[in-house]
Amino acid sequence: MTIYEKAPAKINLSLDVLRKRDDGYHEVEMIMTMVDLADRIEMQELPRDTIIISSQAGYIPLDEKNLAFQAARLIKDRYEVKQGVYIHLDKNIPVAAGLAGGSSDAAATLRGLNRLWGLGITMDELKALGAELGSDVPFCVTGGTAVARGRGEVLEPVGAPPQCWVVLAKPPINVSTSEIYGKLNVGEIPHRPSIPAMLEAIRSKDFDAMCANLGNVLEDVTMKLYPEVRHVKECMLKLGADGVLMSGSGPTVFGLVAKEAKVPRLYNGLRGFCKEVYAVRMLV
Ligand SMILES: C[C@@](CO)(OP(=O)(O)O)[C@H](O)COP(=O)(O)OP(=O)(O)OC[C@H]1O[C@@H](n2ccc(N)nc2=O)[C@H](O)[C@@H]1O
Ligand SMILES: Nc1ncnc2c1ncn2[C@@H]1O[C@H](COP(=O)(O)OP(=O)(O)O)[C@@H](O)[C@H]1O
Repeated sequence: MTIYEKAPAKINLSLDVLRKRDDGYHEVEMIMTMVDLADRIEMQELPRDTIIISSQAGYIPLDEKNLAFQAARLIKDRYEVKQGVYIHLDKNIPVAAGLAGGSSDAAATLRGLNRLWGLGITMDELKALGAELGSDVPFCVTGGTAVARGRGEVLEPVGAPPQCWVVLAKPPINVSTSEIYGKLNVGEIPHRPSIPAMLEAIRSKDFDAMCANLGNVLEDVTMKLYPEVRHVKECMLKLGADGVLMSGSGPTVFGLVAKEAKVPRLYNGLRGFCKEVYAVRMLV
């Protein structure tokens, strides 16, 4: 049997870091939502006890470093599954971009293998398995829109944000999430986003208030290391985006746009110096 799962990208509408923990992770408070830019995962049952990964993308690991491989191995070990699986990753989400592409592939693999092997694992159990693979994986298991706390795995679902266009631009640089968290000085954060204000904007479907309350405390850290990210943000604002923010630890910057007529100018303007630009909708 062969099954398919969609693995969408996430963006962080708000990202606050409260403190560094003793286990090396940071306590966060974030609002995350999914956008309609997705990898497509094909999973095919194999009679042999093996996990095989392939992808059309030449730039991701295809061995045990791949998060989809790790998800398959985790579920096989934990539920003593003797069959194997062939997993093909049709990658569309840029890699190491702050869009959780790898995490979403892992989450889709957990959901898919639960179906393929009829394991009956509950959503809560799938999220707990996801937390063993990465901080963003539990959110990617459920999707939707949520406040994420703890190191990202404590989730509180919220309603969908006001619908709009999302233009994503990834400058051609690689950013390490642990380096960005490592360089953040939690005692000296000049401006923190208001999570309650963003939640109220979402609840009341107030697009202008959503744009006004976008905030990410990792943005300054990444921009200091990579000025190109600030440049992309400034370009998006000049080209008419209503609200602009870096997603996660970067380097992708997203612009929110209410009017469809404004999207081509933004898209074409950014394509001038960024190869990876996408105009998508929020997934609501
Ligand atoms: C910044 C965020 C925002 O959504 O996303 P990305 O930019 O990666 O998409 C996440 O917090 C990233 O989550 P994820 O990419 O799953 O991180 P993990 O694999 O769990 O951790 C990678 C490294 O980041 C640091 N880390 C991660 C999460 C967290 N709450 N505190 C941390 O300090 C740790 O150094 C850890 O070793
Ligand atoms: N299935 C996968 N897709 C993309 N990257 C993967 C995957 N599995 C492992 N990786 C590795 O995970 C790292 C982070 O990738 P990704 O999840 O795309 O970034 P981010 O956490 O910034 O959103 C990359 O260095 C990449 O090599």
